[in-house]
Amino acid sequence: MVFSCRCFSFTYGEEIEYETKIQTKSTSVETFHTACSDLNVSVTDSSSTSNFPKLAEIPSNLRVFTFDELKAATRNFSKSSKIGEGGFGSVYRGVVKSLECPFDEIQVAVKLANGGLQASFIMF
Ligand SMILES: Nc1ncnc2c1ncn2[C@@H]1O[C@H](COP(=O)(O)OP(=O)(O)OP(=O)(O)O)[C@@H](O)[C@H]1O
Repeated sequence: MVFSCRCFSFTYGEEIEYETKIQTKSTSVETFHTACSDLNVSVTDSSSTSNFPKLAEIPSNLRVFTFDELKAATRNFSKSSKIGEGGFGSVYRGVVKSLECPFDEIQVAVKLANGGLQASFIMF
């Protein structure tokens, strides 16, 4: 399986999103946006006064991961899954299921930001 990844991150309201390119076994290149929400109570708090709609509510090809999904994908951010260390946190190898084909597994890198879950995000 080959990955061709170009990633960036930015904040939109209280959430973080990325653009991802993944080349799968079928050699097709899939581009999708990923977003990480539900990171903690403050992010998903319905009493939030943000005027921005939640990413999951905007029509797009965004894929939203819960923190639990990222935890499971990285085996609870285990030491054996750790593949790097950046300025803002540790990066872990993970595996998520493809939505299009549940038998396909997609390797991902997940960054867990220093200082907690608020700024954690997936990289590709
Ligand atoms: N997609 C990836 N595939 C494989 N390893 C990766 C990937 N992304 C990051 N890493 C590993 O994690 C390390 C840290 O990456 P990261 O992107 O966090 O670096 P950084 O740009 O210094 O971070 P920051 O943005 O926090 O300053 C990299 O040097 C690399 O070893």
